[in-house]
Amino acid sequence: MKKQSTPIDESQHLISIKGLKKSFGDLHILRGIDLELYKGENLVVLGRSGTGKSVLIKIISGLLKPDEGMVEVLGYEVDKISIKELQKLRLKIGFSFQSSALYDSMTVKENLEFPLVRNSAHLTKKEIEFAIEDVLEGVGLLQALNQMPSELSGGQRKRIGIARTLIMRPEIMLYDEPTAGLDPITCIEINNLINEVQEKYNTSSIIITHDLTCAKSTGDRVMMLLEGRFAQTGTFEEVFASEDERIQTFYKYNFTS
Ligand SMILES: Nc1ncnc2c1ncn2[C@@H]1O[C@H](COP(=O)(O)OP(=O)(O)OP(=O)(O)O)[C@@H](O)[C@H]1O
Repeated sequence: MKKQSTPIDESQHLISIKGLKKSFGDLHILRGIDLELYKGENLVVLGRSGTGKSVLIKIISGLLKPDEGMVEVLGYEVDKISIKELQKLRLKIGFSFQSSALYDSMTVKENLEFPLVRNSAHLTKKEIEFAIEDVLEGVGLLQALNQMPSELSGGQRKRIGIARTLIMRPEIMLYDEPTAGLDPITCIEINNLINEVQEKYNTSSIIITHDLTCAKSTGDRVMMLLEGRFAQTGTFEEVFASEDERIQTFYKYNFTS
């Protein structure tokens, strides 16, 4: 079970979703989803491949429009605001993608400089340098400052990707399959990093994954997405104490395949 480190404030909702539905033609992917992200928590959305986890993240970030329901992020209904407001809102959200999305032709330092120079033009060169070193230290990779992404391991690239997101000091972090394609030891390191980020940067996060070890070690709360709806919500232990056969099967195959 995850060690509780930061206080979670259930009176503050950073994301609030009610009755969300999304279909693509005859494919009814999300069939009525309710979700609250509380201040300070790591919320894991668990589900098999193709259950609509990425669709959910895209709707939260305004990349896809819901068919029905309300999706409020930091007080804004994402499908009702202008593009300009949406762009401003996205600056408060950090995205950690499956691929680390680094620019291969830039050094680590240049990769980290890029979002700052583009979005925080008022910063001095010294302030930018300080921010870069601070965030690299935060992800334990200060020594990679002048390296190229191609010189880094998959786990290190993932860390730099997270650092590039953190440098904008987001209020919300969205992690899309943070441990996909990593070896078991690197997975543990990334899970620990997600918890360190929660503590150090005071972020509230949604982590979407089908990796039970990741869910168990990072989630303050876990929501199990099954056939377009949340079948169970609670701590990892509470969710898997369920007698729902679909949840038991998911558990069994995760740890025995
Ligand atoms: N823009 C789109 N147009 C049509 N179908 C889509 C679109 N986006 C997603 N889908 C479909 O929605 C379903 C859910 O996709 P999604 O990527 O959200 O799954 P997931 O749970 O994130 O799976 P994985 O773990 O494999 O990434 C899939 O069947 C996918 O083909």
